[in-house]
Amino acid sequence: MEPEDDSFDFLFKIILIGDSNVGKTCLVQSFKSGLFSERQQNTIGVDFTVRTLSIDGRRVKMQVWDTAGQERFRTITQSYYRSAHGAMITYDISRRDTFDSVERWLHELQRFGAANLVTALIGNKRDLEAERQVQFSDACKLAEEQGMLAALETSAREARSVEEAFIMMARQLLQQNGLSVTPDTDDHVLLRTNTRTVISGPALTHAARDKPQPCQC
Ligand SMILES: Nc1nc2c(ncn2[C@@H]2O[C@H](COP(=O)(O)OP(=O)(O)OP(=O)(O)O)[C@@H](O)[C@H]2O)c(=O)[nH]1
Repeated sequence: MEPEDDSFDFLFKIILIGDSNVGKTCLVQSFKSGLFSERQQNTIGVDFTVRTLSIDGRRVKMQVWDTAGQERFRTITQSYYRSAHGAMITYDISRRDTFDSVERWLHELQRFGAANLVTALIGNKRDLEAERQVQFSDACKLAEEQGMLAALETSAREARSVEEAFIMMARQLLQQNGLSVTPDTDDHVLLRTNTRTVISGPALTHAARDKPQPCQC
């Protein structure tokens, strides 16, 4: 993990949204420290974490906003949407209802988020395969229909594909800022079948929704 320091070349603000208990706080902790702790308090309002990544020699500071999934905090959390560059809409692969909520979360982003917001669909708790209620193909389909950057499955518990999700977001935002980014050929390769990552298009944002790209799952 890179040492934290104050200098950076780019700063991106990423917001995590999704129903309560899907594992947003655990994902952020995993990204920050690589650790998983079983017992988490429900987030009150919004929590804030920072980690600087090194991508193609550029220091990319990721400011991550972990929002409360509970309805009663909705007014507070919505006020953070506008300044986000990227949003991860998170659901729990073992709870269908959390996937069914994704379109509602997308609608909120459309209402309150920036027009060029990059969105990714994150199916967390991939370790709970035996309790799976959402097929990855359904997530791919939805991500494609909604013009999202990607659909990924993660496990905060096993630290699987968590870092990749944030790196994918950072790379996309770099590209969106006109920077060339080398193809993923290192350890953080995306589009690997074992991470079950699917990029649905090169630069899909809300603005590009009317031009869907083929899903590769
Ligand atoms: N099996 C498994 N459990 C997980 C995983 N991630 C989180 N959990 C558990 O899911 C529960 C909820 O996790 P949180 O991170 O607090 O969920 P949240 O989405 O932040 O919830 P709110 O703060 O209410 O929005 C906790 O009991 C975690 O231990 C995972 O990848 N696998």
